[in-house]
Amino acid sequence: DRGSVQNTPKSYDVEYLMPVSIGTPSQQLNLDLDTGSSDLWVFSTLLKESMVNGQTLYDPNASTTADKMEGYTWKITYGDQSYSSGDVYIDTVTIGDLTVSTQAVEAAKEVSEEFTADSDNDGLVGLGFGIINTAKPYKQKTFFEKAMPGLDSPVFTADLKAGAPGRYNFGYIDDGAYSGNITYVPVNSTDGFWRWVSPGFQVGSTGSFNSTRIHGIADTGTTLLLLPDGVCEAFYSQIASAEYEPSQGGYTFECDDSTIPDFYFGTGNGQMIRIPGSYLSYSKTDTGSSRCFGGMQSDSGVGFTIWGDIALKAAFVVFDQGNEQLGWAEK
Ligand SMILES: N[C@H]1[C@H](O)[C@@H](Sc2ccccc2)[C@@H]2OC[C@H]1O2
Repeated sequence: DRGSVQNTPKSYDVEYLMPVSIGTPSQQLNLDLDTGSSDLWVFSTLLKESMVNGQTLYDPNASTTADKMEGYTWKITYGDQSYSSGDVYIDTVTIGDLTVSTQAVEAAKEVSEEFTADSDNDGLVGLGFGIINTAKPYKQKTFFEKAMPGLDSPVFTADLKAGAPGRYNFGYIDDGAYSGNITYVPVNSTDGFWRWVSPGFQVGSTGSFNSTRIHGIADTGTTLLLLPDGVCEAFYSQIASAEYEPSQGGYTFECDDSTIPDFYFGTGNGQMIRIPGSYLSYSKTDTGSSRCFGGMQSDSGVGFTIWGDIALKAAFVVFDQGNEQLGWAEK
């Protein structure tokens, strides 16, 4: 079996949403595929009105295939301190013509203000590893783990684009979606993340390669690229107007600074992925400001490197759960 669904970026590529059908008759919600967590949760009719702001609500009572898991609850807190919690139902879920008939659908009864404010986002599909699913008394499998046994190949792929729709594919690799070869690197799933080691980085096409191992996770749900301080300093030292501005919470530079270099990260076997300098200018710091917030920021607040959308949209990425490895290719 296999599936394929379009993903669509919100403004500034802050997040990527995909249509998901839940229940019978089907209820279509726009969800954020998040390889940095492992709960499939949705805005639901169980929420207080004050927590809803335009989102589409899953109504388990309107689904003839929904079964409430009595006594089960879930509660998740994300890296950015946003959170959500609620009850657990089993229902049918279809993403890109791929159906899981008995998926744990976590219906929200409470969401933090960041989710309420994000009116286009109806919830998350966590495609990390099920070991970190938050359902109690027993954790639940991710959508991919439920689908995997029936797939042609135990992989899903992420093809995120800058300011344009891309695709998530399940169960196969579209050889037309990338150029050159796919370099595979081992994944350590102990903490439930797609954690891998980059052999190093290079700033600019004429820069030297810095062989320094960077331990981090591939996270489709994180917008920016969060790297060790030393790597950030090496990058921003090449931008004439760059400064670290604590008041803005990170590195900024003049939006019209023409010296923003490309950033390359190693994936193994001598392969590097090139992130164009244009991807590394995120947004104006304030309306009317001449300064822009960098797409690369320090990972010191998080404790480990996060290869978020700014890095992922420069590549075709294979999340190979069957072999616990990540595949990277240029495109
Ligand atoms: N894996 C990521 C996750 O998807 C988001 S949750 C989220 C919060 C508000 C709006 C949209 C999504 C959060 O930021 C980084 C890390 O935690």
